Amino acid sequence: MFEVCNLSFGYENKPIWENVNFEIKTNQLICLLGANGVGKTTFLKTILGILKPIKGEICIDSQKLSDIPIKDTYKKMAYVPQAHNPPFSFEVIDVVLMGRAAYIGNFASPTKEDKAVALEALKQINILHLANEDYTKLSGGQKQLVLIARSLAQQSKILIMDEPSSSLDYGNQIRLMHLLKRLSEEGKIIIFSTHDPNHALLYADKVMILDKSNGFLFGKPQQLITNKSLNSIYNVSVDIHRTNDNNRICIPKI
Ligand SMILES: Nc1ncnc2c1ncn2[C@@H]1O[C@H](COP(=O)(O)OP(=O)(O)OP(=O)(O)O)[C@@H](O)[C@H]1O
Repeated sequence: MFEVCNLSFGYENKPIWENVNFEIKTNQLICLLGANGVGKTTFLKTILGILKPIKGEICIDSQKLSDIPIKDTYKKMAYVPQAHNPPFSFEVIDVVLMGRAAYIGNFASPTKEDKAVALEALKQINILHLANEDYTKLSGGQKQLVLIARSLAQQSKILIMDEPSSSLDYGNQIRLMHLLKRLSEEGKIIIFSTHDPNHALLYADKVMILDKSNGFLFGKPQQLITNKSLNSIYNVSVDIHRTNDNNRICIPKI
């Protein structure tokens, strides 16, 4: 279980958001929406423990995140950051193996099993052919796929992903959404941010919204994603349509 109580977060003790509460009891795919600069990355970094909360608690399986040793945190939660520019050239397989760090002893090398897990993660994302390429020379979308593979290699129950599809082509976006849906059905809690409300409407079990006018909202996409709420978040007019197979999608009004 993943629980956040009375959370205030921001920088230098100045909160961007206050009194955020939610509880995720089981495996679910959760989509985080909000306008540019509203605080999504700050929120994700805070619930990961990368940024210290100004107030409040984050708990995993009833244990405070602040009490969990850092290595154990990496076994429980994996992170796909927005941008990643390492100072040195690494082969793609080595970047993915970094996801195994929590399982490898301080002065030990990755085992055969770690390498097998890393290769399997690359295969799941359809980029096994990039295994021995220089990570720093990949395209933006290819780097994003490698970071997703690294997070899968971490084999954690909770996956936190900051705009994981922002640089992906249309096909890779859809394949990623299908993969996230399947992984959540198989037991993971996945929270991912996106700027496409259709990702929430088509794939998510729940949606989190950071909206300066209406506060922090957490609930079912069918209830929270409406013409009115999208107008409030993004200040644009959209229509929500029902498709033949009974999905809802939003289309901008032209
Ligand atoms: N290190 C920092 N120190 C102080 N303020 C910061 C820092 N990083 C971000 N901010 C500010 O915090 C606010 C929220 O930024 P954040 O990156 O969390 O937004 P976001 O919702 O993820 O935006 P986007 O959709 O554009 O990625 C912004 O006003 C930003 O300027």
